[in-house]
Amino acid sequence: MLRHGLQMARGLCQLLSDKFSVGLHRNIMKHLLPINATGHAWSPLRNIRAVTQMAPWPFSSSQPRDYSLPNASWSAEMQRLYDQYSSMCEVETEGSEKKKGAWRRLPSYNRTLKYATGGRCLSRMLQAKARLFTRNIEEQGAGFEYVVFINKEEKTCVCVFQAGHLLEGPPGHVHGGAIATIIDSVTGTHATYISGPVMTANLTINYRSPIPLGSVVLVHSALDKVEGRKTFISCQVTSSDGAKLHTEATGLFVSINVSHLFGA
Ligand SMILES: CCCCCCCCCCCC(=O)SCCNC(=O)CCNC(=O)[C@H](O)C(C)(C)COP(=O)(O)OP(=O)(O)OC[C@H]1O[C@@H](n2cnc3c(N)ncnc32)[C@H](O)[C@@H]1OP(=O)(O)O
Repeated sequence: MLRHGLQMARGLCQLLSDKFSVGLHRNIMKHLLPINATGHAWSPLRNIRAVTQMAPWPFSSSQPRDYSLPNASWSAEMQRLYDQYSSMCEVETEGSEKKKGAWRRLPSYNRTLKYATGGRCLSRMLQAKARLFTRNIEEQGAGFEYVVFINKEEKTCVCVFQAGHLLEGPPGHVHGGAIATIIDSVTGTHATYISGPVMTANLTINYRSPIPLGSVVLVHSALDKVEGRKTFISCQVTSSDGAKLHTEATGLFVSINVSHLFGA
């Protein structure tokens, strides 16, 4: 019991204090530790905080499956768009010197926590069967096939999304809830990139034209403004050539302390 408690505390510390591999959480500690009336950071984890500063949090070398990489289910159009955005991404060159590129592909796992150093034990103890909603269909191509790219200079985001046959709503077309899901995921990821840990407070969606099942669409996400804890994002889902507007949305994301996720 005590051993499990210590393991959990250590895993939690690493989770809360270090960076995601996608580099989203430079500011995580400031979000994590609320300041009380006396001006001191409050945290039940305060006493073990020093330990966490020793431990970097790269993903483990056990080669977790990155769901945003191409697979056999991808259509030629999906692959073409993946190649197009990948060609504009930063790349590691020889001597690990980075060639500058404005875009960055974000990896995507079905349970990020499981693949973080120190997170394996924690992932067993916290809702062990939990999986990311968009990444829990095993059959390739049946559900959400998508890859997210961030433009670090323009602070925009693009997702290439191929909707599989299990996402049907109206016959032959994508379910509105599935469209909302991909929009929430992309804009939520975008807001996290901008502001650190957030939760969706409001998502307003206008469905303009149906999305055929199996087609490839682009989800464009743009930062409107940041006001204190509030990050406002707008989003458009278009055909892959950009000619047809399928869906428009706006989202409000509120910054949270990670303790919010634990009921604090
Ligand atoms: C690596 C990454 C991979 C990530 C890959 C995965 C990405 C998936 C992303 C999925 C994201 C989700 O679906 S998240 C799940 C769905 N969302 C939720 O379950 C959230 C449930 N709601 C909440 O927990 C809470 O209401 C919060 C956290 C949103 C806000 O609560 P709070 O922290 O107490 O803040 P509160 O004081 O109420 O509000 C702060 C400010 O926001 C405003 N505000 C709050 N809610 C609203 C609202 N609905 N509409 C307008 N304004 C609002 C308030 O007026 C206030 O403005 P002012 O007075 O300061 O001006």
